[in-house]
Amino acid sequence: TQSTRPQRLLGAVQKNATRGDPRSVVKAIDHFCRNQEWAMNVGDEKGCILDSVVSEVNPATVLELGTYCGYSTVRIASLLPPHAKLITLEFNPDFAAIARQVIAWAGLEHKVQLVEGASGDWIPKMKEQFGVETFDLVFLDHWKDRYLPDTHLMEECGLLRKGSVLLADNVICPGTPDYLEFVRSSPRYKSQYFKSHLEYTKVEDGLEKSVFLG
Ligand SMILES: C[C@H](C[C@H]1O[C@@H](n2cnc3c(N)ncnc32)[C@H](O)[C@@H]1O)NC(=O)c1cc(-c2ccc(F)cc2)cc(O)c1O
Ligand SMILES: [Mg+2]
Repeated sequence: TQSTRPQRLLGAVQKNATRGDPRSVVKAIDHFCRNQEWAMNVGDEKGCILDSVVSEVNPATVLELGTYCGYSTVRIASLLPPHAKLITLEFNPDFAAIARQVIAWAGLEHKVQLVEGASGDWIPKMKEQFGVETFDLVFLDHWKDRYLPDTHLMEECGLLRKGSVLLADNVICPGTPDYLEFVRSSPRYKSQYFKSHLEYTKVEDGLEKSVFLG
């Protein structure tokens, strides 16, 4: 039977990356997406901005919405201090299965909890299920029309504290206009746009970093 693109991406990781070496996993995926098949990873250019925000925040608790194949999961987890935890939500079981193997190849399974399911169902259960108080960093990379409702949901569930950082991918392409309008106009957020390009292309895209002011 035909393989899927995520299966071919995993194959490229297993063929070209070194087990236990997160940077080689990231490099192998970027090479595959630039030279073989485009895929919707945050990519190398926006990935560098992601890395700098993760390093600046130095988070103990991270929530990622939209794992896909685990590319940004590996980038983030490889920068976390010891004992820090990353919870990543993915509702497509086929993508989740590939992501688990990519994360394992990078040797980062002990830092990552991949939860299969929809953000809307799981955000209200974070405290009771995973013993999370608040998130220091949230990376939003799931359905673009879920960014705003899930941000309101995280606030309502008390998962954000003064200083929590929201970092949102694709605010230009495919675009998240309602989310962007909200975080840029709300007095409860301090927002900053990092101009970049859609992964592996010359199309404009960017990341929006928004600090919750409490
Ligand atoms: C949405 C996807 C990423 C993943 O998110 C999971 N997901 C969804 N909603 C939920 C939820 N509510 N809870 C948990 N997981 C959830 C899904 O299954 C995908 O695996 N990302 C994109 O669609 C995406 C698309 C593009 C893109 C840009 C230009 C084009 F011409 C075509 C595509 C670029 C990007 O950088 C993306 O990130
Ligand atoms: Mg994205």
